[in-house]
Amino acid sequence: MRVHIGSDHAGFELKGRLIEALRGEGHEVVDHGPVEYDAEDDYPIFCIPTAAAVVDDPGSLGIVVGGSGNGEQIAANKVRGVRAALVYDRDTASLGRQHNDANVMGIGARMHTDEEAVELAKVFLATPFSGEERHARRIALLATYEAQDQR
Ligand SMILES: O=C(CO)[C@H](O)[C@H](O)COP(=O)(O)O
Repeated sequence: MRVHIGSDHAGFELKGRLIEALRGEGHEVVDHGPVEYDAEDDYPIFCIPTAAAVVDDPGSLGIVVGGSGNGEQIAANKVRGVRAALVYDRDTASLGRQHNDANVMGIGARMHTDEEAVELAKVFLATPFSGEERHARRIALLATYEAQDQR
């Protein structure tokens, strides 16, 4: 699977670890930056293009990494067509895919060991959307709102 990944400074080191681990699993990982550590950088600069790349690349998934993952998830969700889930344990990783068909996961590098974060990313990437009608119906309602909202 192709995986788009981006971070800010707080997620920079974990981003590198995720890229290495996921490439080792056979995923094609596209790094949307940052390319070097800058303690003053801003997560929207990297997380919005990461999320947009997922929308432009059907079938791919995305990972945005920060300190908590909150701002990174918020940034990703500003992109039309993105459903970004904040992943903080195995259940939120799997349910984000099964129930929400999340196409991006946010994760906080300050919340987990690297090993935990890699495991959560693997769960997210390996879990399919259930396709159940009630979940598809709710996602369609979100898409309808997103298409109509002019604010
Ligand atoms: O998690 C984040 C956003 O939700 C950021 O990574 C975090 O706010 C960065 O903090 P600082 O600039 O103090 O290193």
